[in-house]
Amino acid sequence: MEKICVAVRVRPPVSQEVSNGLYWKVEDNRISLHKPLGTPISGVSYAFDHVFDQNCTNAKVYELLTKDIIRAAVEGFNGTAFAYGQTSSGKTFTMNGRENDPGIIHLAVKDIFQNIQMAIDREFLIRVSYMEIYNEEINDLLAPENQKLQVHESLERGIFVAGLREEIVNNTEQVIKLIELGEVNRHFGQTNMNARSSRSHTIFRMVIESKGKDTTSSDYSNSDAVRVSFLNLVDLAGSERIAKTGAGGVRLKEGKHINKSLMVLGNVINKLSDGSKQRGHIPYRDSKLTRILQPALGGNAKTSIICTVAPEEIHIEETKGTLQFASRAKRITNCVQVNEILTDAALLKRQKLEIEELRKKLQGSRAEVLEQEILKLRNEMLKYELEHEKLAMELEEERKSHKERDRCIKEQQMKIDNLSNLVSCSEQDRNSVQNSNGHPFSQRQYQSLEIWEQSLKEDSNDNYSIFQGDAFRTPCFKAAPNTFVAKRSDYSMPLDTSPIPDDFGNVADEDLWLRLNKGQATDLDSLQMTPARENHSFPSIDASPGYSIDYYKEEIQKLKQQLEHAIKEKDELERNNAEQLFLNSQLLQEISELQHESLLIREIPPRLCESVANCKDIYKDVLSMMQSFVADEKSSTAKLLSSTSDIAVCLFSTLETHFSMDKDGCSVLSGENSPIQEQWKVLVEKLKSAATTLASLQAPTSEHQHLMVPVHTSKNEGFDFGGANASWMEKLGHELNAIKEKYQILDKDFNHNNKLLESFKEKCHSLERECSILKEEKTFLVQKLSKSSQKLELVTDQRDKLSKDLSLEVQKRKELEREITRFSLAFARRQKALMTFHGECKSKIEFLRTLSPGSKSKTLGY
Ligand SMILES: Nc1ncnc2c1ncn2[C@@H]1O[C@H](COP(=O)(O)OP(=O)(O)OP(=O)(O)O)[C@@H](O)[C@H]1O
Repeated sequence: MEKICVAVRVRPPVSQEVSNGLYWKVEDNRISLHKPLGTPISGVSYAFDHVFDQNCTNAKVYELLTKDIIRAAVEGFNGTAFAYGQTSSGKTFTMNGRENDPGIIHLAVKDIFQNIQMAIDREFLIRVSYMEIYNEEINDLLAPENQKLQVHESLERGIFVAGLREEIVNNTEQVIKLIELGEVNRHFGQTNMNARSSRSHTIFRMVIESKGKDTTSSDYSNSDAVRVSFLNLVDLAGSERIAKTGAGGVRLKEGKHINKSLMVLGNVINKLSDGSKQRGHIPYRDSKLTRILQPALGGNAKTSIICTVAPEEIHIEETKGTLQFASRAKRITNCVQVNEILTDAALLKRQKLEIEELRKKLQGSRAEVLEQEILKLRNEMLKYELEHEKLAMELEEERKSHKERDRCIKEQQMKIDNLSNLVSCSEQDRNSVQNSNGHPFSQRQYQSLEIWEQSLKEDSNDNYSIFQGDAFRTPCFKAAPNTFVAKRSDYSMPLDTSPIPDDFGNVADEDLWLRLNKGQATDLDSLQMTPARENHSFPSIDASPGYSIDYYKEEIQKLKQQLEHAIKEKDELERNNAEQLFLNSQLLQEISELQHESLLIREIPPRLCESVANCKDIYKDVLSMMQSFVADEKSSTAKLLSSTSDIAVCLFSTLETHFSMDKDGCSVLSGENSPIQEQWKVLVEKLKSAATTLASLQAPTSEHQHLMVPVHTSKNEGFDFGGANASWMEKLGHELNAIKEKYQILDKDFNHNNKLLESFKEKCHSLERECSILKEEKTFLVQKLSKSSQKLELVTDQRDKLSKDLSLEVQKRKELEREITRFSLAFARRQKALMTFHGECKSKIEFLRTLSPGSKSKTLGY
């Protein structure tokens, strides 16, 4: 199995856009989104096999991403490279390149012919085709008259496009000319995003057939086999937002088809990235593109995807979409095998050689033949004796290892039980963790995991070691069975004299062994694609998936790392939590203080209301008294008093409303220059002038000569009285002074309240700020919590998977045991047959020895 290789390429910016300063940063094989001051935005960072920045050349992309695929294609492996991305992100630039920077297709073609020249022991036949999928119809780009071609599938050819022209080519130049011809017929169009936008998906295909040159070789197993590989180089049309491309009419129709087929491609990738177990039906048939690319997506092909992205801020959403597509594609695995076809000629040749060998045996003198036969039989006998001893030893060892395995399986069973307990506990704890502190594992679970890992380690050192030097390994190990099979196949050659019983052949049979060995298993997809072909694993890749102890160790290591990471996160969360609690307690304290203050403040307005009412009463008394001094109602003094009265009424009503509003909690805070204060000042001034006027009017003449008007003195800020009827005047003066004092008190209260309200307001603001900070922190913490619970789920899933794998492993072991039993039976039978054969040989030799040379042929009856 082999993962798809996925790379991302960022093209240089093409427009001077209006930006907020967000930008994509490329570091090694990672691409991440950053804020203007360089802070990375969390959750928008992706890693791939390669990430190419805007300065990267096509040659470098080819070297790192496609060169291996091309080499493998020449060796007989299917290969596919395709470019995926938003419109105008640089797909065509990457695949086709430009004059001074040739693209992947040109570089690949050149490389193929260079590789062919180096493979001197093989001869090649190369065929080239070039097609496009335009509005969900397949057109031949090398023969424009071939339109609306159909996709078919047959046992012989696998999935193929019927009626597509294939040109046989011998060199790079021929291919380049064909590509140029195809480019002329390709659909391009102008959009707002790209002056030359590809309106179709194009597939440039090379079929590489090769055969060994040495046809006289006696190794008739492979020399005549023909290798056929398909290389697809695909330039997809770009996904586009109709609003951005400004597409209408034909372009709109094209855009819809493009988006639809890319959506199907995305669905296929999604399904494939789910992993083989959950994957279910893969909707390859939903579009022509996915149907044609089927072998490249989860099938028999080495595949690489280059995802191109635009760096501009306006394309951030599209770029994120492409990166998510790439991330999913990274999870896909393909099963790559070389495609070989055993031709009729090769089979014929094999049979001819066998007949030739038999004929040779019949030729020559009979005596010589007999001598040779005796020698051969002796050698074989010795060989069988040796083999016999070795097998007896192996059987003994096998019995021992069998016992050992029994023990291991029991232990494994116990561990699986432990694991299931662990997983169910983890599930419970996770629920409780989500309610409390975000801890992904309890201490107990962690310890269980440690114990489990430790015991697996011990297993790997002790128990599993018996498999390592053992010829009967589990199907995960390949080396020994191959040598074993090779040894067996020697014996099966001279069929007429073979001592091996028929039913033993079932056990040592190569096919059966291959079936037992996962690494050599034939892939069903490839059977459909290449009938009557022998499939061999790609040599550089270990095809056995992880049921070995190393696999479990690796998995445990990963789990442990995740666990440590989760614990770190949990610690951090706990720290944050403690800080939050501290902040919370502080806040609570401040809030209670503020509540106390606000209670006090709330008491002020009613008190003020009362004061205002008192003042109003006093004022009314004073005014009526003043008015009583004025004889003429039309005099200026009377007018002054009445206007004063108006202002006072107005002032008192304003004050009443103001304080009653305060009382209701909807106060509008007054400043130094509030209208109330202004009115108050005016009133005071008017009262003073009225008093002065009255004094000046009353003092010399009036009917109220006995009255002395209070005079404002700068000394004591009060009023002075003199003259007759002093006691009454004194009383009046006292009252006026009392009013003045009350006014001053009120004024002070008023100012004090204003200050209190101001500070209250400030505190409110700071509380609001703190609240919003707390809210942000809370959201951040909630996000973190949900992330770590997701991780926990992942870890639990992985553990489930592991336990499933373990149970699979146990099943496999059981199967292996059954095989061993069968083998032991077969071995016993074989031993018996060997003994018989041994006896026969001995008697034959004895018999031959007793014969005199003259009577040999007669006695033997030849
Ligand atoms: N790596 C690069 N270096 C320089 N120029 C580039 C690069 N990638 C793309 N461009 C330029 O950007 C423009 C758009 O590129 P291109 O046509 O390859 O995009 P596309 O993804 O194929 O678009 P569409 O899907 O619409 O066909 C072209 O002018 C191309 O020359």
